[in-house]
Amino acid sequence: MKIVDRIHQRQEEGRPFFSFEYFSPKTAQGMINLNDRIERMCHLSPEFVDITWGAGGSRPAATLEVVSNVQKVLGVETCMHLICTDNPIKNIDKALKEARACGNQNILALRGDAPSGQKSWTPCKDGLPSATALVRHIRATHGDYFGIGVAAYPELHPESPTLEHDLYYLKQKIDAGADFIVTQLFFDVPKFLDWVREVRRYGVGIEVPIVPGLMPIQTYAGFKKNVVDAGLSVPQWILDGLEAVKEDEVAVRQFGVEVGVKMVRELVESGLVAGVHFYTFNLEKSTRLILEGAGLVPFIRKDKPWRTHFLPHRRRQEHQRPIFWANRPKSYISRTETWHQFPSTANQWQRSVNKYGSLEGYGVGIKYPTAAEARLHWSNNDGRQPRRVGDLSEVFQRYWRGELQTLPWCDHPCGAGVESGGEWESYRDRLVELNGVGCYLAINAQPVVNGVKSDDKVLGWGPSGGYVYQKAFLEFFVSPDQLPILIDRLKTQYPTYTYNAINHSDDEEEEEEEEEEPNTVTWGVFPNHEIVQPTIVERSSFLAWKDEAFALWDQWAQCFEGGETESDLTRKVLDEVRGTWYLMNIVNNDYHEPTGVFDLFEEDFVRVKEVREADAKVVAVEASDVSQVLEAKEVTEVEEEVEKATRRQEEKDGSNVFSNALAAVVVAAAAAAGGRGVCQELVVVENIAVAEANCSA
Ligand SMILES: Cc1cc2nc3c(=O)[nH]c(=O)nc-3n(C[C@H](O)[C@H](O)[C@H](O)COP(=O)(O)OP(=O)(O)OC[C@H]3O[C@@H](n4cnc5c(N)ncnc54)[C@H](O)[C@@H]3O)c2cc1C
Repeated sequence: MKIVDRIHQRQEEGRPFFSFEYFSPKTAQGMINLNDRIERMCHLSPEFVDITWGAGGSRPAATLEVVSNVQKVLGVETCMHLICTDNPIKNIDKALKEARACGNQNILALRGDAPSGQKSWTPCKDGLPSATALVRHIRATHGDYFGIGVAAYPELHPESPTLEHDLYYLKQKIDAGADFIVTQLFFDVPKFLDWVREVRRYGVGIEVPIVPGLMPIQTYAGFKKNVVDAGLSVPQWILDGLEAVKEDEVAVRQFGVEVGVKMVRELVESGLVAGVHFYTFNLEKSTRLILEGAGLVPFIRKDKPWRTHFLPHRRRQEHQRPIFWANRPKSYISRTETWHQFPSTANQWQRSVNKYGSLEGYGVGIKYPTAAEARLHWSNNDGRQPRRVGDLSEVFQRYWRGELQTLPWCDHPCGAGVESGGEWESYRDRLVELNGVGCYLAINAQPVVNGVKSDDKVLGWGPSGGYVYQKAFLEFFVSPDQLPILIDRLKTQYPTYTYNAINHSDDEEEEEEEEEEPNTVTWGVFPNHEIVQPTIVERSSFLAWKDEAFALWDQWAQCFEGGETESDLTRKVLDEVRGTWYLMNIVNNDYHEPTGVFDLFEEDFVRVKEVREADAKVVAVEASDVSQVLEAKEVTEVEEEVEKATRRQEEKDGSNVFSNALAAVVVAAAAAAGGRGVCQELVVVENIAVAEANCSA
């Protein structure tokens, strides 16, 4: 949709709009961070998002990538900046074509600054001479398809000798076909409002919407460079306020928020503008606080439990999605990009399954662009790479605890896409516990919801006045030893649960009665509407998802180059899970049960607790006795100490937890260190007999 139409809509509703500008990142990691940030900020419901075009033609691909992600995956309207500097017409045409292909319908047409190293601006070979020429070119080549914005300068463009000169060329841009104006940043609101009145009075008048650009003050140095040194007018109260707190970064930001809130209020109350545009400088907090402070963040109803995507247009007819990609929406959109019809019946789903896009490309892409970044991210608390299943449990626990932003199967922080705060908090603890058992690794979960009002700010979605529901769902990898135990439990004790389980080589553990129909796991009942069923568990889609889910283990393993022992160990454990574990999903169809699916694992939780208590006993033994062993200078002395410690332990509680196996490891450690062993770490696993000793000789 064109931005100008959106602005008019908001004006008719009497609701001020707001929008955000981001600059395109230079590195792949920067891209990931920015996309995450934009996604978070899009929950505030901006009217549109601008992406700058790097001067000097640098990394136009980055601009297009952000545009594509925001437009296609987040479903938020974008405005792509396009400049003439160092940008021959053929590149401009290519960029317009690509922007159009990813659904973008708005361009901010700019001349750009002089190429670096040059004092004055000159067009490049086969390029365009001004923003006006660019607007004309876009209209000539794409007709009315694009909404076009242009820049304006409330305190004059630095090259303009007079206001008259500036307004003359601004009017030319509008006459060439631009339909809205975005202004350079400013801090003097009365001066800005005078300028708006001048623009409206100019010639036969410039009627298009004017969008004021605001820059939240983040740091004193940044303010000085971008505002004071640039010669912009700043009211004295802002200069005084900043001077008083300039040594204190936090106080500067707080003051910046106060300034922003006051400016937004004055602008909105003036009635001369319909909303505000934030130069976010890719930062999040201040913009959010200003919007909240000014009372501009609206409660936007969600259309579906998942984010609706507007483009391509046929996606508007998408009413149902399998839950499996809930944490990898980008992959789902990419793998269904060519679908002309979105299924909503069992038959349609079964037919569509063959059409899931191949796993090439994003389908199996893990989020981290380089192996080193992936390794750094998916590590244990102390930065160690996983070398055994217990380490993997720790990585997964870190994710569900909220300490890791992603997992290969989850593009977002846990609970982020769900927008359901409280609901998630209670679920999160149980998920951490589940991943701590050692034979389950969870990748997707949905708590139970039994009839919450569709107007609920956290859980609600769909039309007003209805009720929404969801069944508890859990998806995880499970070890081959544990699977039969779990299935036995499901069959004998949990009649309301349904499940699917399959391993890498397609050996399925099927339910007695195979499900044909998709199982609806979220639904809503609304006045004057049919029941809406937007999220399903569906077997044929599960089979398509399963290939992706197992391939992601491969992708993770590929981050570890061969040759190094440490890397080999990590690859080995990742390969082992991929090759032998099962991918399983479970739905508890009784949506009245507040515990969701976790009753099924209660026995496991109890067992883990018992083991931990026994471990704690062993640890107590270590604390009191092992230290004496480690003090020993000679191997014989070590042996004596071990024996003494064992006897003391037996006398104390009759146990032999200070077992021979453990003693042997301690002795070996001391011996390896030439009789003066320093045991740095002694970890007792699963109660007895397995111990690791790190020795330094
Ligand atoms: C909202 C906004 C977003 C921006 N985003 C980017 C970005 O993404 N990337 C980037 O590199 N830069 C960006 N810029 C900076 C912008 O490119 C520079 O300010 C540039 O110097 C002017 O661009 P313009 O589109 O306003 O140019 P123009 O409208 O072409 O005007 C430039 C100057 O030339 C004068 N002029 C125009 N036509 C003529 C003519 N025929 N004869 C004589 N004088 C003329 C104008 O009065 C003005 O002084 C942005 C600026 C703003 C305000």
